[in-house]
Amino acid sequence: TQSTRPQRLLAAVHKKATRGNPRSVVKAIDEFCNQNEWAMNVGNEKGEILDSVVSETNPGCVLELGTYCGYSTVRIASLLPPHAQLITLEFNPDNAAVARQVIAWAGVAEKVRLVEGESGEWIPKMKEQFGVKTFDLVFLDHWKNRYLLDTKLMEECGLLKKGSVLLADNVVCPGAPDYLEYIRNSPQYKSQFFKSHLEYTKAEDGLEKSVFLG
Ligand SMILES: O=C(NCCCOCn1ccc2cnccc21)c1cc(-c2ccc(F)cc2)cc(O)c1O
Ligand SMILES: [Mg+2]
Repeated sequence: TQSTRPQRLLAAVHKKATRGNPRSVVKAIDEFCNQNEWAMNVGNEKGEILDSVVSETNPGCVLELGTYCGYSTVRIASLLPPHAQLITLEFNPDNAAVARQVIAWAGVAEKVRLVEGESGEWIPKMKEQFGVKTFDLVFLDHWKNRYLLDTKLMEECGLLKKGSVLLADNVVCPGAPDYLEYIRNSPQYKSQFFKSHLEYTKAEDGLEKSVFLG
């Protein structure tokens, strides 16, 4: 039977990356996507911006919406302080299965909780199911038409506190216009746009970093 792109990406990780070395996993995926097949990982250019935001936030509790194959999960987890936790949500079970193996190969599994399901269902359960108080950092990388809905849902569920950071991928391509409109005009957020490019291409894209002011 025919393999899927995530399965071919995982094969490249097993072949080229060193078990327990997150940076080698990130490098292997970027090489695969540059040389073999495009895939919707955040990529290295936007990934370096992600790394700098994670490092400066020094988060104890992170939520990632949109695991895909675990590329950004591994980037984030490899920068977390000891005992910090990353909860990552993936809707597609086949992608989740690949992501679990990428995360394990990178050696960051003990920092990561991968949950299979939809943001609208799981965000309201974060406190009761996982003992989350608030998120210090949220990386939005799932359905672009759910960025705004889920941000409002996180506000309503009391999952954001003064200083919580939202970092949204793809605010130019594919774009999240309603999210940008809301977050840039809301007095409750201080936003900053990081211009970049769509992963593995020359197309314009960027990340929007927004600090919740409480
Ligand atoms: O679509 C994208 N990502 C989202 C995947 C589904 O996510 C579904 N999903 C994952 C958790 C989750 C939780 N709740 C609901 C849905 C949930 C996405 C797309 C592109 C892209 C850019 C140009 C193109 F020509 C084609 C594609 C680039 C990206 O960087 C992306 O991130
Ligand atoms: Mg993305």
